[in-house]
Order: sequence, then C-alpha cells, then structure tokens
Amino acid sequence: MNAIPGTLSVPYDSLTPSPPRATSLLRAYRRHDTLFSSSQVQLHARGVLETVDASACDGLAETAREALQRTARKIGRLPLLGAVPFAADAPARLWIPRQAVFAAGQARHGGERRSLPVPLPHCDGVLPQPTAQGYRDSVSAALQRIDAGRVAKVVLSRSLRMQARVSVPWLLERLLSRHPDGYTYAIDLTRNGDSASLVGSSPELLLRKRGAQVLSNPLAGSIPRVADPAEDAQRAQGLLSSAKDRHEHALVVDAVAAALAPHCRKLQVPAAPSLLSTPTMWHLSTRVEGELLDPAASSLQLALALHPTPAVCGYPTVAAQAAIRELEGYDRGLFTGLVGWSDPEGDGEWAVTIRCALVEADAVTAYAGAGVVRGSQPQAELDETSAKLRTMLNAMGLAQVLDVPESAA
Ligand SMILES: C=C(O[C@H]1C=CC=C(C(=O)O)[C@@H]1O)C(=O)O
Repeated sequence: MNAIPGTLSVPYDSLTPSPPRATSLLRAYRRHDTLFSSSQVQLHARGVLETVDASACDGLAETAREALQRTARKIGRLPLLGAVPFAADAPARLWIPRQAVFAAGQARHGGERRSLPVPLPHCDGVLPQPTAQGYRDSVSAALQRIDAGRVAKVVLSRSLRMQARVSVPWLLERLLSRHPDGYTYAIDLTRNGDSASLVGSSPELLLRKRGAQVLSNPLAGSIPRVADPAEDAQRAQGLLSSAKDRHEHALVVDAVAAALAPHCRKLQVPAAPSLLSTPTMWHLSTRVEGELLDPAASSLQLALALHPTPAVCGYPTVAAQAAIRELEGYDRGLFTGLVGWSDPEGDGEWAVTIRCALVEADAVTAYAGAGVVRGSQPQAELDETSAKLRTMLNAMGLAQVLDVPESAA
C-alpha cells in the first residue's frame, strides 16, 4: 500500500471489522512516538515524513490539506497529526508521520503492565506562573473589565513548572487507565535533540468529523469533585442549576453553534446543558451535532473555524484575547490550542488542549485555566485551576506540589 518500508496506515473508515487492538497499540508505544486516543479511535504514529509548521494566520488548513493530498498521491494514505497553539500567530506543530496505525475503541489498560518508575518522580522545585496571589489578582482585574462592560468572559490560566523527570510512556498509560473516555495524547515535540512531549487527558472535543457528520462538545462551568458520593452528587446538581455557570456555558455553546452554522445544512443544539465528569471535575457539557454542506471540508479547517472558543479564551474573542495578553503574564504555548489528527479525506478528531503538561528532559510544566464571568470569585477560580491541575499531577504522583504554602510559592 505504501512505498516506505514499514509504513502502515489503516483508513479511518475501515475501522470496524477487525482493527488492531487498542491495547496492543498502547503496548507498542515507545518514547518519541505520538499517540492520540479517544472513545472512538486510537492513533499511534512514529517518525516524521513531512512537517507542516505554518501558523493559523498563514492558511494552515490549506497547507495541511495540500500536504495530505500530495502524500496520498505519492506514498499512500497517511494522516496528519499534532497540535496547534492558542495564539493564531504562533507556529503549529503538525506533521505527517512515516508510520501510522489506527485502532477502534478505547486504549484500556492492557494485560501487560509496564514497570513503574521506582521511586515515583521526585520534584526538586516548583515555579508557578503566576503565583497564587498573582492569579487571584488577575481574576480581580478581569472582573473589573467585566463590570466596566469591556468583556463578558475571560479565561485566565496558570502553570506550574516542576523540576522532575517523568517517563512519557508511563504517564500515558496512567492517564489512559484513569480516564479511558477522555481524549488522551502524547505528542512528540522533540526537535534538534531537545526532548519534549505534550501529554494530556482532555475531556473536551473541539470537533470530530466523519463524512458529513460533525460533532463538537464544548464544556464550560465547572466544579471540583469530592470523595464523598453524597456531596459529590450535590455539587453536580448545584453546578447544573447555577445561573453563573449556565451563563459561562451558554457563551461557549452560542459561539460554537454560530461558527459551525455557515458550514452545516442541519445543526442540533440542545436547549440545556448536561453534566460530564472526569476523575477530578464536574463540567457543564453540550453536544452540538451538525450535517455538513460540504462533506469534503476538512476537520482541521472546521476546528480552526471554532478556535479559540470562549471555553479557552472568553467572549467577545478580541477583547478576551487582549485581557489574556495583559493579565496572564506568561506564554500559553500549545496549552488551550487544539490537538488531534486528520486523514486525507478530512475526517478526524481534534480535542481542546487542556489538562496537559509539557514533559521535557528534566522538567514538566502543567497548565490549567478557568472562565471568569460576572459573579466569579478569585479564590474559587484558583481552587478550580488547582483541581484541574490534579488531572496531571495525580497521574505523575506530584500532587503534593499543590500543598506548598503560598508564601513559599
Ligand atoms: C481552560 C480549562 O478548562 C476549560 C474547559 C472546561 C471548563 C472550563 C471552565 O469551567 O472554566 C474551562 O473553560 C482548563 O481545564 O485548563
């Protein structure tokens, strides 16, 4: 099928009969491979055939489509995969791999366990950006802008850079076993010998496209979960009936529906959100489903038409982007961008790049943000980002970094 020895690419639309078992793909994963897993499909890729480094400002979707079609003509059907950053003018990290294998279904924990690194990663120091107080101050500043009518919602984030060595295959396996329904990814970013991977377990689907069918599943409005089942259920119900969170959520759903509408002959938008849970969070969730006018439209092009949604940026977009630039004080990089893949027909799946960490040789940086709207409280937003950070910190065995007294942070 393909001219490159060892290259294997199984078409997405031929997945159902007898695909490679997802668990065996996970077992085959090696450091510097790339893996993207959802409840629908799992993609395992190795090597780089061609990079597509344009920024979203520079016709990224068109450049990607040309690269996919050229590869399909010359070599065979291979997907494009990788990550697009939050900022439209920053370069994407997308490429066509030398080898790609798709499997249907979830990468549940395989029979064969990898040996755990012993001891668990040890953290030699933490650099928060901003500090806890800095984050609360930025939320207060965003609330002033909201009161002044300059913006309705701003998503503010923070990061924790930890001096620690973390094994990517080990982390990936732990993330998959904790939340197999999520969008779990390990995107190899190693270039020129500088080892780096973007690893995460996102609960949020930006866009899935298969034939003429598209689905987006925006999340916004959240509350941390607790161990006690009765209180946990009470929190979920409280979230569902919170006017503040419903408003925060509606801004995202309206923007997603407005961005998809011009591309769709039919669009279904539920009138009210439902609840979605991860191991650490409850979220308000809405599944927006559409039928495309042009089934040949690419999943990347459609995902970029949605990005950045108010779930990661705010509303209105331009005012929220300006507030983030002025208040956040650090570069988000790939965090709050999109991560996923597209095949030569444009079918594909792109998740919102959240609940993630940049894993480098001697350090790991975890990220989390929260939507600020009228009625938000600085301490509650800080606590929400801590709970979101736990997705990665718990999986890495580094949750103790959240217990550091603020004066030491
Ligand atoms: C920006 C993040 O979450 C977004 C997605 C879901 C819920 C969110 C919220 O309730 O604020 C955020 O909009 C993150 O997890 O870092």
